[in-house]
Amino acid sequence: MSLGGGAGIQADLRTFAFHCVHGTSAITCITAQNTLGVTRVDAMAPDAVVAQIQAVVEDIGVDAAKTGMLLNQGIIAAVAEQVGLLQAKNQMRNLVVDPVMVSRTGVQLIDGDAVKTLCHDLIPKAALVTPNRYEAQILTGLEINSLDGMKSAAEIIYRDFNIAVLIKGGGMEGDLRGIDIWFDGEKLEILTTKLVDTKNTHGTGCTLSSAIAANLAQGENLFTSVQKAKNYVTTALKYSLNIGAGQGPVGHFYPLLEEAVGSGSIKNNPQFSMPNF
Ligand SMILES: Nc1ncnc2c1ncn2[C@@H]1O[C@H](COP(=O)(O)OP(=O)(O)O)[C@@H](O)[C@H]1O
Ligand SMILES: Cc1ncc(COP(=O)(O)O)c(N)n1
Repeated sequence: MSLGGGAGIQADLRTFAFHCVHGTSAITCITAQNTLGVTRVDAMAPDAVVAQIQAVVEDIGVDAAKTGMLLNQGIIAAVAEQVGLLQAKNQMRNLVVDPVMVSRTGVQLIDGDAVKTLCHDLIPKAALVTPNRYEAQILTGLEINSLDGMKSAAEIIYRDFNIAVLIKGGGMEGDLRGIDIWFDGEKLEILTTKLVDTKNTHGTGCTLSSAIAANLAQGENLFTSVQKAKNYVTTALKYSLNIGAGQGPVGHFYPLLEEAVGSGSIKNNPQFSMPNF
């Protein structure tokens, strides 16, 4: 959970709402965070995380799920155990693991033991894993500086975990920034997009993985879910918010912003990027 509102569960819930699915959450930690970075993290006890998952599953049910910042080995192990138990009862389908391990600036957020548990216990239970450049480097041991490097990483991750993988290129340089690689053991696809030239990219990874989960919940297949989610995050980036002194968040509800500005009910505020106005 991120209290600046741009990433984590707050971005996830906005994304779910935009896609007209009912989002629920299990909070693993509270970050003191803004557009400049994270200044403090307070972890939940693993059994408190498990209780949240059980409360949702036992009453409401889950059509698709995503994980984000799981923070430490105890929480990752507890979540992985729950996922295993629920999958055995067919109560947890369509799991997307966004393996939040490294910030966009390359700073590692979780320790080595936590990475091991994530790899060993959780990622293999997912339908899809969505590492960014630096997370893909940790998962493969490769240094990724090129399209070929991204492709090799996707193939290694598929081989090691036997699940589909999407390597996100927001952290790549030059022409590769914003290009993602999909591999599911059969099809290797380069998902291109027109680079959105903005510094306001806070929450792109969270937004992408929750949009994929939302599409899966609505019955789309995995690859179509990824394609649609990629289009969504690209447009949300075009309407990102220039707030705070660092990287502002993406504009999750861009059609509402367009409508409100178009109808004159709000002024075209310079804090909104408004590509069509
Ligand atoms: N400036 C950009 N222009 C277009 N797409 C971008 C840009 N920055 C990030 N993306 C896209 O946002 C999604 C999230 O990727 P990324 O930012 O690498 O993840 P993370 O937030 O986990 O580091 C990917 O689809 C990536 O290609
Ligand atoms: C609580 C939390 N979870 C995840 C992220 C990653 O954010 P991004 O989507 O920008 O990679 C974050 N900054 N904070």
